[in-house]
Amino acid sequence: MCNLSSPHSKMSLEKMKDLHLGEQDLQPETREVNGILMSKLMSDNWDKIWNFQAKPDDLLIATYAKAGTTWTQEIVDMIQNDGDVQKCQRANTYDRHPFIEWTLPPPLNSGLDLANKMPSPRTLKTHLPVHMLPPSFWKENSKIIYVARNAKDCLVSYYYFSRMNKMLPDPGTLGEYIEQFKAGKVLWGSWYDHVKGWWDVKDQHRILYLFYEDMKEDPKREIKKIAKFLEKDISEEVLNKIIYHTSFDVMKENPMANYTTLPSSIMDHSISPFMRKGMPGDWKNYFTVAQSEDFDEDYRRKMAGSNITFRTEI
Ligand SMILES: Nc1ncnc2c1ncn2[C@@H]1O[C@H](COP(=O)(O)O)[C@@H](OP(=O)(O)O)[C@H]1O
Ligand SMILES: O=[N+]([O-])c1ccc(OS(=O)(=O)O)cc1
Repeated sequence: MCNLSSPHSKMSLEKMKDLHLGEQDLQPETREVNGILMSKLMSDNWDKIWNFQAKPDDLLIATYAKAGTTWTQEIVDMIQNDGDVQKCQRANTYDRHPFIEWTLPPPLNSGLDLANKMPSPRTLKTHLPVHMLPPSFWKENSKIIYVARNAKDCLVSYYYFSRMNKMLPDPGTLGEYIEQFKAGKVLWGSWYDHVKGWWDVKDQHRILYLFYEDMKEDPKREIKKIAKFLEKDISEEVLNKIIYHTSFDVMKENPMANYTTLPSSIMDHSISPFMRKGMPGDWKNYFTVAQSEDFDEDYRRKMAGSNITFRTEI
């Protein structure tokens, strides 16, 4: 993991507090790139992101924000390390798996810096919609795991995350946020276009398309699917270890997976913990009946013509 050992080395994210940045420095100005809302820092860095050089042995974990990225990262890391928990504790989630488009003010490490420094084989993370993925991933035929989660749970999770993460725009009230989400005016754009866009290309590339609700319903089945996709044989014993180590309750207590090593000026877990509920159907505790009906009507319009189906509870 990166540290401050040399004056030229870039800093890891958890060192941000040492820069004495105030909240106003973190709360991002936003800007659209190809109609997709991004932080200004990401949009300024867009040419470099677009030209990122993927490699054939890269594995990319692609998701819409809050769809279960971190969970999938932990499962993948455990599979790749044959269930060795110690090895998976080597660094924070965000240093183990560079988040390619995530751009921070220098001297902090941006996702591209981390990715370019990382020896192969690399596992990378992105929230980019399919048409914005750097083309080298297609050219190099890198494997991609896409995870989708139902819109209402994604929305509630994203809302609480936007409240606690000072690097994301202030979401306002839940009612206001529902409108922003429906309009796709949140970072990384429209949930509807994201899940449909990746769904439409899944059979044309090496893409494993998974659902959060399936992972929750039967983690063993879904972990086996991931292992098969990664061409890894895992014993029943290792499989059970992975199920345990990547369960919500265990990950919630794992500082290398729960983002608690970041200063509270970045993520304030007292507002809402990163590992919040992990429960399909939790949206029912937040949407009013009227909000839900209105959301569903708009949803049907936006998803018409797609054969993708989601479960909003299990
Ligand atoms: N092991 C696990 N099992 C189930 N859900 C998990 C999980 N680890 C993280 N999550 C949930 O995944 C969401 C975060 O997604 P991401 O990693 O893409 O940002 C949060 O959802 P909630 O806010 O609904 O609890 C978080 O609690
Ligand atoms: O660690 N970060 O910089 C970070 C982590 C998560 C994140 O958002 S998320 O949608 O990927 O959870 C944004 C920034």
